[in-house]
Amino acid sequence: MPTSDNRARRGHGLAAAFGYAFDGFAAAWQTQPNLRIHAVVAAVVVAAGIVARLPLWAWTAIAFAIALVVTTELVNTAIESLVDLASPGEHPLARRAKDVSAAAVLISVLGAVAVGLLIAAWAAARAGGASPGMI
Ligand SMILES: Nc1ncnc2c1ncn2[C@@H]1O[C@H](COP(=O)(O)OP(=O)(O)OP(=O)(O)O)[C@@H](O)[C@H]1O
Repeated sequence: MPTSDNRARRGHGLAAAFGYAFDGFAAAWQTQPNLRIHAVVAAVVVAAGIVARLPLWAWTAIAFAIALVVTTELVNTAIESLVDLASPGEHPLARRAKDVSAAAVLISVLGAVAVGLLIAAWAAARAGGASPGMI
């Protein structure tokens, strides 16, 4: 590894592992506009949830949805980097790796949208006075 690499400065251990993870997140944040878009959407959803006074179960689903989208975006970023390193030229397997990785992000986003819509429908029904048995 290059001597300028952070690993040479931090060494091993829990604190070092957190440092490397933070470096990875910072790199993804700087290079991936989609990650920043996910963060803005997540902030809007959290703000709306606070205003709507969502119950604990809804926050649990939202937390998992946000974590899943961010995680798939980070893994997608890592796979893109590895593919670019291993296959700088065009290759069908490189294309497949990137496309499958992008599909994982898409599926997680669709799942998060579904969670958001279901919670919004539940909140609307609650505001409309629906009985507990209906929702
Ligand atoms: N080495 C390659 N060989 C074949 N096809 C590739 C290769 N690199 C990229 N592609 C194709 O081009 C598409 C876009 O590639 P790119 O590297 O820009 O990914 P991206 O998902 O747009 O990345 P980013 O999220 O950083 O914008 C890929 O999904 C894939 O279909």
